[in-house]
Amino acid sequence: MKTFAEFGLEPKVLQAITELGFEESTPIQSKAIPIALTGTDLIGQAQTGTGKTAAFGIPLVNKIPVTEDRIVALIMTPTRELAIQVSEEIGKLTRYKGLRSLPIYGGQEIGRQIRALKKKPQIIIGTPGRLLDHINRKTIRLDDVQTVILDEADEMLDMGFMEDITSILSLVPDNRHTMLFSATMPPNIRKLADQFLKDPQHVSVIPTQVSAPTIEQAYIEVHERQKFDALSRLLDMESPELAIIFGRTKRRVDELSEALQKRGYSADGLHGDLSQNQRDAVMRKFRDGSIDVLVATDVAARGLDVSGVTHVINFDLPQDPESYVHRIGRTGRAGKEGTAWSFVTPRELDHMHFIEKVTRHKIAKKPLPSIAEAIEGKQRVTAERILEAMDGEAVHEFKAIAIQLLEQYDSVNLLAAAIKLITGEKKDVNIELTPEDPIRAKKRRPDVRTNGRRFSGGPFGGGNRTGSGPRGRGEGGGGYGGGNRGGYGGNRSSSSSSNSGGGGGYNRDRDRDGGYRGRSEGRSDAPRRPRPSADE
Ligand SMILES: Nc1ncnc2c1ncn2[C@@H]1O[C@H](COP(=O)(O)OP(=O)(O)OP(=O)(O)O)[C@@H](O)[C@H]1O
Ligand SMILES: [Mg+2]
Repeated sequence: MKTFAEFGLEPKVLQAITELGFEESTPIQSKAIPIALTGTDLIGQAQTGTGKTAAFGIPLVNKIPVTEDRIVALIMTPTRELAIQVSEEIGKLTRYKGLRSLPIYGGQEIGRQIRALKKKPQIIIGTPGRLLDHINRKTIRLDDVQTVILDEADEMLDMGFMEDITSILSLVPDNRHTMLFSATMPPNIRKLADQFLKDPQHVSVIPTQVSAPTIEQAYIEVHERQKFDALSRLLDMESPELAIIFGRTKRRVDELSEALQKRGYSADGLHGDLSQNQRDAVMRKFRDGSIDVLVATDVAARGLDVSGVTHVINFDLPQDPESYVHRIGRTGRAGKEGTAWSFVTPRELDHMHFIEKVTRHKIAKKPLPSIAEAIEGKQRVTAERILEAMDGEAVHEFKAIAIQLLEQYDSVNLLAAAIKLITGEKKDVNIELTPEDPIRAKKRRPDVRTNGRRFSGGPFGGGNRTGSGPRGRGEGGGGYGGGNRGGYGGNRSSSSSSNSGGGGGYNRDRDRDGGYRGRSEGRSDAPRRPRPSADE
């Protein structure tokens, strides 16, 4: 992989990259950055957690002059949390250069955003609904925008944002530089690309398996009513550092996070019906580790990058293979290891196999953790905590009493009693969750079947389907180097011009304030993949 110095970046940008601890570029970065620096339109696809944000962020901050005092770059994201996160990463990249970036998203007081806009940010990162609000109020003008980036573009389409994106982009000058990024590229993305990109280069770094190789995947067959106990046992057995649990609906997320709290876990929920303040507070707590279990709808499936997430648990299976890939991609990021578990009810087994087929990854079936395994897991955590505490400074204050106790009692009994106390009793609260219907195997349009057409260029229709450029194999090995399970080895890489016909129409429903109000209202069932009548 290339070092960042090889891209000919400004010293101040390089300095920021070094400070972020990036030693070498990831495969998508080494392919996309040189192309982006030339101003060519780009479709970038690479596995979750492989640095797509910096792949567009670095060339962007490199090219904008500090003296610029107009909005010259626009980044659109499907969710508020992602807008905030991308804005923070751009902020880090431009730390020494001193560009100004601003997230614009629904749910935050608009007056505050208007005040921030007066500071003349050069880069705006926003969700489509709120962006349009500002455009209509004339608090944001796009006349001077030279670069547009669509992060998770397929998700924005799925949420019914096509019309908003079209209106927004119609206000951006035609000679702009446009880039589009996602881990998955379903066929409908081509419509968007055809409409908004000019002779784009398709840069993809996707191996035969679309999910990151650093994620260990397993599923457990459980009945709906067993799910909660299975979850408690799994959490006890695995003792995640940080875990994200995905539930199908907002109600499910509320019930589940409450139930987990009752059982003594440090958990909280995230979904589109919470106020923005609540959403921000939950994300803050999760990022700083004051809660260690985040229960969420798919609002957290895309793009979120929280370091230390060791586990993703699909309490309910997602409807689509794409969602599955994005959800589990919240762990195993930047070359770190992660584990993804899914609960599958007997009637959903076919759906699980469909996900396996589409993602081209065999997912191991594991037994329900036993009570003994759960207990053992909890005790192991206590033992680890004790060993860690031994290194702490304050231990000597307890030594006198320890010596005294050891003189009178058996050491094994003493320690066992201490472990028991620290481990704590399981709070045996009765939990009843409202059952969810199983995911229905649904009829798929011919082009989304695994008939080889859709996936011919790699999973999810990426790769080199329509391109005429060179096709390379075996590039991209190594990844971040060191310690990963497989790195990026065996990647299929392609770089080609992409142009193909578009698909059907898109539902106009959308969330006016740019949030993720839920599929029942804001996230309409896109024609490509009808969703169940879930909340979100
Ligand atoms: N060159 C690099 N070296 C080390 N770490 C990196 C590098 N580039 C990015 N990272 C880190 O990797 C993590 C994942 O990056 P990012 O969020 O951009 O992934 P992504 O490809 O956009 O994933 P997703 O598909 O889930 O959105 C971030 O914490 C980022 O700081
Ligand atoms: Mg991303």
